[in-house]
Amino acid sequence: MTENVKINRGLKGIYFERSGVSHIDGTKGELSYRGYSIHDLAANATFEEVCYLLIHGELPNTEQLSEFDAALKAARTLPPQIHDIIRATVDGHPMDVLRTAVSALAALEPASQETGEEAFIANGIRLTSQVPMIIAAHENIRNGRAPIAADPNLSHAANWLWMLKGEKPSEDAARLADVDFILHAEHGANASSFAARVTIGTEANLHGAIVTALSTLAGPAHGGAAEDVMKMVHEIGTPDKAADYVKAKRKNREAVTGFGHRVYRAEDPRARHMRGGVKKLGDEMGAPEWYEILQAVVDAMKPYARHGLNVNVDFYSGVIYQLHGIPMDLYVPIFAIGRMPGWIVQCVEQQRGNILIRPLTLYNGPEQRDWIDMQDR
Ligand SMILES: CC(=O)SCCNC(=O)CCNC(=O)[C@H](O)C(C)(C)COP(=O)(O)OP(=O)(O)OC[C@H]1O[C@@H](n2cnc3c(N)ncnc32)[C@H](O)[C@@H]1OP(=O)(O)O
Ligand SMILES: O=C([O-])CC(=O)C(=O)O
Repeated sequence: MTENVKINRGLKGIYFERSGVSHIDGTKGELSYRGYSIHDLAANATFEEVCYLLIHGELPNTEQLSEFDAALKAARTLPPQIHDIIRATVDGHPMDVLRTAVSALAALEPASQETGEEAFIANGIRLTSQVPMIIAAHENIRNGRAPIAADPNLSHAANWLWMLKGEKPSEDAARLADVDFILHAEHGANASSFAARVTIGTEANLHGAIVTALSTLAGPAHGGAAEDVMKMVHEIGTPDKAADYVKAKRKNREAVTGFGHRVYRAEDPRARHMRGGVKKLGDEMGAPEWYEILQAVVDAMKPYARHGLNVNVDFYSGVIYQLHGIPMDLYVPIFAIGRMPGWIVQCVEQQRGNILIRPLTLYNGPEQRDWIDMQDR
């Protein structure tokens, strides 16, 4: 009966829903949010505009943007217990600390229990502002410093760098962070957004879904790759060692991190902007070697790369953070800052005409058998 059932392991190539948020053409290597090319958004938009576009479906006019911006800024507060929770978990990976703090916010802020579109957007805006605050507070606390209060005069990206380092960022540094967030903001049914939708499918609240999404993003096959790429770059050390590193990995049939994607068969269109950032920043800072090592890995992968195996968004991003003096274990949390609007809008979409997401597994265990008493086993 079941021999002919087709199993789609990893749900490869399966459409589970319609979505009006982002479009990926994996063959051409194109990505757009609500119909706007990622390249136009990276060149012209701010992260705040992109958040508005993703959540509300249209680019904001001046008044809408300033209202949205004011809501984000007003949400730059954390209940004092969150700092206690960060202190109690201070030695953990920042992603674990972030996930724990977001989970605690669900328990501390009664509004987080509300569901429905309006509540998801209001709670989502609050979380979008709180997530970078948690990450920055943890970084300060674990280095023996007091958390730094948000600056209402700064944009989302500039304020994040200010809270992280306690110095006003240069315009270039703030813009680089802004573009990084824009490029990471949304990506269809990626694993963390899908996981968030599964949570919302049970009619759970947004905070629960964001905790699910954070757990899923952390894995090295997803958002964790940027941290692993940087570890790889350090392990390789110099460009001339890249070929041997890649050869050894491929000999063991291991994945080379920062390469490959479930959907893209052409280069991930986000990688281009990151590559440009690494090259420019490296040259400006007198540290071109990181770019050279990455490009040596790209060259070394060519003989092994069958059609369609290219770098993904995470290949270059880590070096940009490293050149900004940001510790490696913050790379995934930074991805989470950018992905907040994507997760929120996927949850908003899911709860419209909600349906429980519950596929099937085809049983291949033992036949029905008789119970065996303990003394007979
Ligand atoms: C933001 C993001 O989440 S982007 C992804 C970040 N993750 C990484 O960079 C980790 C490294 N990459 C990978 O592990 C994978 O490419 C994934 C998990 C991202 C995608 O996996 P899948 O869609 O299942 O790719 P799939 O396994 O079908 O790959 C097809 C072939 O390419 C190979 N391949 C895929 N990725 C890589 C890689 N990074 N290095 C070497 N070979 C690879 C596979 O071994 C497979 O070959 P096979 O058919 O001979 O077994
Ligand atoms: O779409 C995916 O599978 C992973 C990805 O690139 C993302 O989430 O940005």
